[in-house]
Amino acid sequence: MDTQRPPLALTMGEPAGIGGEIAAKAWSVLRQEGPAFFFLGDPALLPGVPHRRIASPAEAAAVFPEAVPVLPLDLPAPVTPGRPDARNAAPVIAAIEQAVALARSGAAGGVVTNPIQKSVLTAAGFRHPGHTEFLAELAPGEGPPVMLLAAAGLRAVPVTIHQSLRSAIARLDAALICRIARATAAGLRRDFGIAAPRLALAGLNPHAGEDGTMGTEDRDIIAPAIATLRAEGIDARGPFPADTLFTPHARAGYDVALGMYHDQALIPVKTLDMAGGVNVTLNLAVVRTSPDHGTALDIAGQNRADPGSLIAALRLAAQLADHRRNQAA
Ligand SMILES: NC(=O)c1ccc[n+]([C@@H]2O[C@H](COP(=O)([O-])OP(=O)(O)OC[C@H]3O[C@@H](n4cnc5c(N)ncnc54)[C@H](O)[C@@H]3O)[C@@H](O)[C@H]2O)c1
Ligand SMILES: N[C@H](C(=O)O)[C@H](O)COP(=O)(O)O
Repeated sequence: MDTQRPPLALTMGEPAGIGGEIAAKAWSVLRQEGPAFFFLGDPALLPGVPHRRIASPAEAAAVFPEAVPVLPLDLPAPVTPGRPDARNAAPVIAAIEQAVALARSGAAGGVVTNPIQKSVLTAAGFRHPGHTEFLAELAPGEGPPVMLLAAAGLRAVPVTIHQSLRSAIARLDAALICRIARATAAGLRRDFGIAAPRLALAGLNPHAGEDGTMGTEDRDIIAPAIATLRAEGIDARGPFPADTLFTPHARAGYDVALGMYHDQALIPVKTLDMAGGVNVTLNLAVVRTSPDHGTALDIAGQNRADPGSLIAALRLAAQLADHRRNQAA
């Protein structure tokens, strides 16, 4: 294991979800080879594995082969698997804030977040729809944050993210599409080393509007955005009918697909590779990844959770952090 590399900060996520279980399982797989991480949360959430409290991330690499290093954050309310308690919202949020602060200082190599139960945090006063928007406030980059889902054979970005479908459609305009597409291209160049990323933009309507007979957004909003992007030298194409944009043949022709709303981009990723897909936020001041799934309250506490996506998220965060360090050197 590379003990020179700063360890990754892994947040606890929703305590009543599967975050602790998949963190423990991920540690069992990664303890010899790494990447090393430390857990920001309540150590009682880690079932069946040894843990050791640490005072700083600098202690994590030495501890990691023997036990999960934990920077402890105590929970005020008892945890019942599958039943989130809004009284625990504050330390859940604090874990994210501390992880970002440690990554910004260089003490942590990057931030890997376990899933949060968004509705519970919202009920407790959290005013961000998800990590993506919160992280953009804590560690802003030069442009908007971009939610990129990366799976085997497919990268996908939703142009609009955590909002109702009705409001997403109302929000869609050429300026927004261009902003997200530019930030996506810049993020793929910077973090994934793709010199000239090929972007494929989905249409919004069936058959990409069928020449305006099934909706006009494709013709009047998405096509002009693509023309603008192409004039700037970005290899953007489309709008393509979304129903055939994710076939193996179509996927071979682009580096990233841009969907116009959340599910258009995320359904293909989770269907193809739920256990290996990773959610990456591009264009932050820190590296951030997370599993592609949520809190899975229905199986919490049952030892049924698959740690594959979290392991992929930890590995990808380490790769991206290495890439950023090499670029800076
Ligand atoms: N990064 C994040 O914080 C994040 C990501 C997605 C969803 N969420 C939140 O999670 C909550 C629940 O969302 P949801 O129900 O739509 O999706 P979900 O991913 O939690 O669950 C969907 C289904 O997949 C199963 N599943 C999920 N992960 C699994 C794993 N690792 N192993 C085995 N089975 C697994 C669940 O048991 C469930 O049947 C919501 O509050 C949502 O906002 C958070
Ligand atoms: N939209 C994501 C998904 O469904 O996987 C998820 O909600 C994560 O969002 P944040 O990383 O912003 O929490």
